Amino acid sequence: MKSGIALRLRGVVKSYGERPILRSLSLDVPSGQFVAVVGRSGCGKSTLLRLIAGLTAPDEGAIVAGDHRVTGVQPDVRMIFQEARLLPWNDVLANVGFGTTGIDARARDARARTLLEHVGLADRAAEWPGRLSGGQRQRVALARGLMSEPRLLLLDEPLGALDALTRIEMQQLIERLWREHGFTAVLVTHEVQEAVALADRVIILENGSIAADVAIPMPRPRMREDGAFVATSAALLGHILQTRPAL
Ligand SMILES: Nc1ncnc2c1ncn2[C@@H]1O[C@H](COP(=O)(O)OP(=O)(O)OP(=O)(O)O)[C@@H](O)[C@H]1O
Repeated sequence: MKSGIALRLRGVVKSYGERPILRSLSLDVPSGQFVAVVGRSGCGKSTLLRLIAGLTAPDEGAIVAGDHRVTGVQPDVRMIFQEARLLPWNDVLANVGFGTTGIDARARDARARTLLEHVGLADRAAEWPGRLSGGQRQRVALARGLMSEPRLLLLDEPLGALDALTRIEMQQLIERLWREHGFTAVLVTHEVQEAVALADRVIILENGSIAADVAIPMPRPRMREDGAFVATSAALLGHILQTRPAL
């Protein structure tokens, strides 16, 4: 198993036109840590992830993932989106293996099957994506995201479109994959309970700056009905409500 890589942001500035989105943001994420990013709509969460993924470039500052300065998309870093983005004309197995380079077809399919087992979909390898539920499609997206053995996984509200029960089951799956695969994780979520369930540490963004950086030292697995869980979630939500709305 490869281990996660550390992430370092220094003085990252990003604007769209005249509008500042991120303002001199600095952040250190140690190897293997699970970080959640929360904050009001429009505060810059997705922009932050896109910068880390190398999908867009900062105006100023530096982003370093492992030993490399991020200047574009790299195989060590993968991103999972709210929509699974599967190819409808490929079956599940081909979707998981899609875009994998550097290994022959047999090894690619074997790895894809292993990952489908990890996400509980081994028996759906020959299925068309259109016949899967939303939660199953996100499982396929997770398996595909793990094909290149990423050492940093970026999750942009991956469970936002799922019902509450599926969402909790998927959180448990993500936690297990994180433990077993050992990647560093940065999760953007609108749900404070999701952040508390999964993260070692929660960053609250306010208008493109870090308003709070909160350690979540609770033992795992975390139970939502525990007093500490409820109190931590309420405190985080209270903190977010105190932040200013995005400009
Ligand atoms: N490509 C773009 N061009 C112009 N403006 C953009 C672009 N992408 C994002 N923005 C703007 O940047 C701001 C931050 O957007 P971002 O998606 O990062 O916020 P967010 O915190 O993820 O929001 P939400 O929680 O609603 O998803 C918003 O005002 C948005 O309109």
